[in-house]
Amino acid sequence: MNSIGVFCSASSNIDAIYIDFASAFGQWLGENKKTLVYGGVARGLMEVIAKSANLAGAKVIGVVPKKLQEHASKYLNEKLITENLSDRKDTILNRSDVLIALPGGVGTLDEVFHVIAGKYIGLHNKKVIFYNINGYYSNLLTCLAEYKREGFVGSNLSDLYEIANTENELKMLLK
Ligand SMILES: Nc1ncnc2c1ncn2[C@@H]1O[C@H](COP(=O)(O)O)[C@@H](O)[C@H]1O
Repeated sequence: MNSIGVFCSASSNIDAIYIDFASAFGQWLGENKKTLVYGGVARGLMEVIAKSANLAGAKVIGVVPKKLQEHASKYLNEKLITENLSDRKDTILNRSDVLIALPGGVGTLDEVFHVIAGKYIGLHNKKVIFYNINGYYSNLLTCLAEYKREGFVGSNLSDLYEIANTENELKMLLK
């Protein structure tokens, strides 16, 4: 898996633990000559991971809606301009071998559920990973297990997404 699609927070007003993990992951992407595919805007965790990945030698592809072009990161090796947020999600999906959700808010949730919903109906079969840094996604994952128990999710959850609770678990899933 060489092209790693990442969804993550546009906020900087977050605990340092999230910044440290995102930075370490970006560095690992660079050291392992991976390609990062992500939202491309110089904000929050997105900029943290793009900077560390770029400086460590990764190729960084930013997928930027045309309305946000002026906010594009300076750490991009390639910039793909999309019409809007919807085709941005499909572009990130199409250009990635695997999709990872780092901690984020409604934008990240929209993106990761877009790719999970696509997998649910068989539009793609790419690996989707929640990177559960600091247990950030634990409550959400508990909710999803409840929805499955109640019969609202037809597939096994493990067929839809995987969970990495540590950096090592994430690296194992990316092998
Ligand atoms: N202001 C934004 N600029 C670029 N990309 C954004 C922005 N807001 C959301 N996004 C996309 O959604 C997530 C981050 O959203 P959060 O609500 O902070 O989780 C990120 O992956 C962007 O692709």
